[in-house]
Amino acid sequence: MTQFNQRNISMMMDLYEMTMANGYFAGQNEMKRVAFDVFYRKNPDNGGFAIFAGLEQIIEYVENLHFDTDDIEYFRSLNLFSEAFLDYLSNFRFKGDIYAFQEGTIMYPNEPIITVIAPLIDAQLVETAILTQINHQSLIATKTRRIVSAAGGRTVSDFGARRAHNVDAAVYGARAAYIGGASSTSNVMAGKQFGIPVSGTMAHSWVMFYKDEYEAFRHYAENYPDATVLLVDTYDVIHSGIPNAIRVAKEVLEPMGKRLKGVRLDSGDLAYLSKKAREMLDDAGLQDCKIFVSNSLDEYTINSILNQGGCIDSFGVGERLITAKSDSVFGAVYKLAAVEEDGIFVPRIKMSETVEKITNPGLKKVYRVYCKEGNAVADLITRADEIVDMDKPYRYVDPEKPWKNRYFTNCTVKELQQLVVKDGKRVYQARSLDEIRKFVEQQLETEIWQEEQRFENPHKHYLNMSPYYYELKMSLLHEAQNA
Ligand SMILES: Nc1ncnc2c1ncn2[C@@H]1O[C@H](COP(=O)(O)OP(=O)(O)OP(=O)(O)O)[C@@H](O)[C@H]1O
Ligand SMILES: O=P(O)(O)OC[C@H]1O[C@H](OP(=O)(O)OP(=O)(O)O)[C@H](O)[C@@H]1O
Ligand SMILES: O=C(O)c1cccnc1
Repeated sequence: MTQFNQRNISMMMDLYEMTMANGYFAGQNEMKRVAFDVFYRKNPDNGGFAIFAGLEQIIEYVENLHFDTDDIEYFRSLNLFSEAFLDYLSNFRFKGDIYAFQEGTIMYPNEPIITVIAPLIDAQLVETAILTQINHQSLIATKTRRIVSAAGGRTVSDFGARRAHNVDAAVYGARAAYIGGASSTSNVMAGKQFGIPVSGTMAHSWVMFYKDEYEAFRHYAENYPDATVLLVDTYDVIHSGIPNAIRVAKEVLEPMGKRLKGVRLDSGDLAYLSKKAREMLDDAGLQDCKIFVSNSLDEYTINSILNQGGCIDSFGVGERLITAKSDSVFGAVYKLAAVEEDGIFVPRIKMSETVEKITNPGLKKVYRVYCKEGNAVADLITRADEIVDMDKPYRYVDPEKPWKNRYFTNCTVKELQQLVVKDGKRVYQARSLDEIRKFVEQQLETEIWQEEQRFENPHKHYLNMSPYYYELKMSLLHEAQNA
């Protein structure tokens, strides 16, 4: 049995990782340790937060990272690399350490969500594969959360497989959608691979295959009397689809002692049609028959349809979820933060004309700061060797208003990164997808301000700095300016 995740993706990198690695090897720098941070700059859709997803695939990838004979042959054919380097690559395994947020953590721009501390070549080679996983799954998890939150407690099923940007996007997208709060997926490959609940109704082809709609519905109900959800919009929802569904409920299911589970609407004005359908079903004594809707939905259309009084129990969401259509680039980056010199990690900073693009240098720690009611009031970056003592008022710097004298009082902190890979091996107990999904839910319900969760102008989560860390960043900025 071939599992979806058992492909070797070690070659998933950009050529420049390899040319740099070959150059580092030639300069005998390959064993020098460095630290790279992964962070992103902007929440999708101008939202107030994002969801960290894809960690499990990164751990699988680095543990398996190696180059087969045919990979080496291919590299040789490019005429770019020395034989000594190719020989080194043939025995290569990732030897570094990785620190990361727990999968499912609510995260914010500019904080290091993953830090790779590894020999230079190891750290450089993993850049692209790490970013691909994080950018994709975090994007889809975050988008799904927005859709789920617009659905206001009604279930959302991922219907995206057919519109995804190919197979990986469909399967890992389904995983991310489940983390983000989708209740199920229609994608059975993702169901099998990750244990995600699968669900589905029927296609228009089923209804069109039979000579009339009633016959199509009847055959379906006879085959699936416990799970009959009928697609009622092939011909005319009000005059044909719903009346035929009611007939099947009465003539086929009720004699079997069964109830009609649901109807699905997939076109037209979904608010109007769902209200009409609800009335007709209720009048026929089918109050328990659920109304499913689909058709190019997203958080905005769902919001609007519900505001119009749409009577809907469940949403099937495909293309706009699986492609994160409204804002389809997550934009996480991988930046060098420090280089080890004589046993000490010396910070590096990347300058930019745009303030947001100036990196946060050095080895550091990130904390989430909680007030006594349990809400996450801010995140805090410190140097790695600092101790954060919240037993007394803790002075911090808001980098956007550094002149203000600010303190956290009566707060607690949780360190956000933990060691997940040590010397190339997993040291982190994999969490089940259900645990990750519940973790997302729990943070949003109990820790993250509602003000950060609204769609319009959400509150911006503070990313503060310890005075000691702020001082380090400023001194590096001054040095870089005078260089
Ligand atoms: N009441 C509503 N308010 C806001 N948006 C809606 C409402 N009803 C449907 N929509 C959305 O409007 C869009 C309508 O899509 P489209 O133009 O394809 O119409 P259609 O009725 O589905 O036509 P077709 O039969 O060709 O599929 C979809 O994105 C759908 O989710
Ligand atoms: O619109 P989305 O959010 O992507 O949701 C998935 C769509 O896929 C199906 O349509 P399709 O026309 O592919 O097949 P069908 O004949 O089963 O309707 C389904 O009916 C939805 O409209
Ligand atoms: O099960 C469904 O209704 C379904 C699945 C995929 C795409 N559209 C609809």
